[in-house]
Amino acid sequence: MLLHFTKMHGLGNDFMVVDLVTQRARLRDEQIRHLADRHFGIGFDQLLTVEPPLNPDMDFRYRIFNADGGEVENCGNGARCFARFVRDQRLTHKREIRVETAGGPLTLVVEDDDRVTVDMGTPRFAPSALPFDAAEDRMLHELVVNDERLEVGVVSMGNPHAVLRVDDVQQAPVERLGPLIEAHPRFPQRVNAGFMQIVSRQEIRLRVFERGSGETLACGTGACAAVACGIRQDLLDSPVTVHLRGGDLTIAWAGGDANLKMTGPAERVFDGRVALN
Ligand SMILES: N[C@@H](CCC[C@H](N)C(=O)O)C(=O)O
Repeated sequence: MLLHFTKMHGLGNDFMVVDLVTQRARLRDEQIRHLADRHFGIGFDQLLTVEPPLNPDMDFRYRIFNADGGEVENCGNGARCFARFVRDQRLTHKREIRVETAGGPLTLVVEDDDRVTVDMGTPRFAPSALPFDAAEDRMLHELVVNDERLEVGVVSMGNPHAVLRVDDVQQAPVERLGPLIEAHPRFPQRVNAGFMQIVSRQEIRLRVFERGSGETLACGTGACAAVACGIRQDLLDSPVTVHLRGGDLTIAWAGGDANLKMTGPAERVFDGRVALN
């Protein structure tokens, strides 16, 4: 069969977006891995599927698959692309869209300038929320990686994140430590590893080694996680501009039980069709 898709990106974090409201298809893990391959496939960090909601109070269901084929709970850059996609495809005319994800419901608002603001819910720091193997909730946890003692903040933004503070993000050992943190046994469902440089109380630089996809040019939930950890540690004040390799996001969070909001762009690159075997 031929599957119609749209290639999109949020700050260079790129996606294959598939409308499963008007098409029927079921993609197996190995097909996703093949399609994600940048040499033999289409190439993307995540596959996003747009589906009818299970709960009739919601507008859509949105599912996320990493390049390794694994389904995950949340994707911030993907959520913004999702909002642009459903409007561009005329699946909805709404500017405020309610969507089900495996990590819980999200509300997306398409702004007048076509940037998208996502209500990402409340950051959850309890180790059980990730999950992370620790006896108590702390602002910083010691994590031993190959005899190196790291201090990480841990937080769930629907999906799990560990955030490490570095002096200079350009020089940060993302390629070396990223895979080791991602697969650390204290994170039984693996984790996204963020490397955060604080520039000022309202500005950070960030690189993220993503679970199941490797280092990407931007990670929306990673930006939310870094800002949530920074505000909780009283290192940052809301709103915070996050400079990622692919561009900037604005993250606002009042702390405590308040919902965190992420604002940024979402771009369509091209439409295509691919044969599924
Ligand atoms: N790129 C994403 C996050 C995608 C999922 C992540 N790799 C995970 O496994 O949790 C974003 O923009 O948030």
